[in-house]
Amino acid sequence: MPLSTAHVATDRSARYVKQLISHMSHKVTAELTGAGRGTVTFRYGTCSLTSTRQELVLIATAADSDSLTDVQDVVTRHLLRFATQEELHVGWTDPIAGDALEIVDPAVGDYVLAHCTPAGELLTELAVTTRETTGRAAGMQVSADEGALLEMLVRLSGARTAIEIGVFTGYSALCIARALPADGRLLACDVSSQWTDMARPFWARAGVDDRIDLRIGPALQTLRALPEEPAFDFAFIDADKAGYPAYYEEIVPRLNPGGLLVLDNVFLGGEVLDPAFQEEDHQAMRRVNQAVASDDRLDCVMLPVRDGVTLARKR
Ligand SMILES: C[S@@+](CC[C@H](N)C(=O)[O-])C[C@H]1O[C@@H](n2cnc3c(N)ncnc32)[C@H](O)[C@@H]1O
Repeated sequence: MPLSTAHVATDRSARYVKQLISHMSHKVTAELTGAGRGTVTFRYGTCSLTSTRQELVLIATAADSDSLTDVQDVVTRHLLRFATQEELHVGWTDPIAGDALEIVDPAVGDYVLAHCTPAGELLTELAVTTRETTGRAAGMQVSADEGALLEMLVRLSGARTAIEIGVFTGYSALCIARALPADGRLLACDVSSQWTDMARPFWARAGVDDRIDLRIGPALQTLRALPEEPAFDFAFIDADKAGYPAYYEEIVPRLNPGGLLVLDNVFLGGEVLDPAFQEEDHQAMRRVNQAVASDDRLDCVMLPVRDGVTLARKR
C-alpha cells in the first residue's frame, strides 16, 4: 500500500492544520491530535498533518495508488485555497510501501556501530551464544548500539529502579542492570524460562545478578500485581507488540516523576506507517504511538534508531 509525504514551506503551518481540520470535519473524520497536529481520515485513505516552525509536513496513505492520488488532491486543493496570503508549493514524494521503507540506510547503520562504545567481551559472547542457540529468534535481541543507548539512558537518568518487559536471553537487561547503582533493582519480565535461563550465567558473570529480579509469567499479570504508586525510574518495553498499549497504560502510573519509558520497535519495520498492514501488532503499535504522543503526562521523542525507539519522560 502506498504512502507519500510532502513538506510545504510556510511559517503559517499551525494555522493551516487548524483550518483544514475544521473544514474537513464537516465532511469526513478530521481531528486535532495535539498542538499543531491533525489527522484527516477519508473513506479511501488518511492524511496526517504536523506543523513545524517553517514547514507543514503531510503524510498521505491509501489503499491503492488511485486513492492515494485522491487524498493528495483533496488535501492539496484545500491548502492552496486556504493560502490567500502566500503561494504554497505542495510537492508529494513518489509513493512507497511501508515495508519498503529503509529506516536507516545500512551504511549509516554500520557507521553508527563503528562509532559507539564497543559492546565488550561479555555482551558479544552473549550475542554469539544467543545466535548459536536460538537461531532466527536471535533477531529479537537488541543490537549493540541500542544496548549502548539503553545503558547511556539509565546512567544519564540516574535511575535506581527499573523494569523491563521482554527479556529474551538477557542482553538489554544486562545493559540496563549494569548502568544501575550497586543497590539498584531491575524487575525483568518474560514468559519464557527457556530463553531467560540463558541470561542468568551472563548476569552473574557481569556481577549484576543480585540487581535483577526475574519474573516468569505474562507481563501484564506481573504488572497488575504491582502496587499502583510510582516506583520505577526507568522502563523498557520490548515484548509482544499487541501488548504494548496495556503495558504502557500500566507502566506510566508506576513511573516516578522524571522517570523514563523506552519503547522498542515503534516502526515495525516501516509497516506501522502503511495502513495495508492491519494485523493486531500494527493496530496496537499505532495506538500506543498515538497515545504516547498525545499523553499530557509525558514528554516524548521518537528516534529512528534501528526499528524505532520512543523515549517518553514522565512530567
Ligand atoms: C524482542 S524479545 C526481547 C529482547 C530483549 N529485550 C533483548 O534485548 O534480548 C521479546 C521477548 O518478549 C517475551 N514475551 C512475549 N510475550 C510476552 C508476555 N506476554 N509477557 C512477557 N514476556 C513476553 C518473549 O518471550 C521474548 O523473550
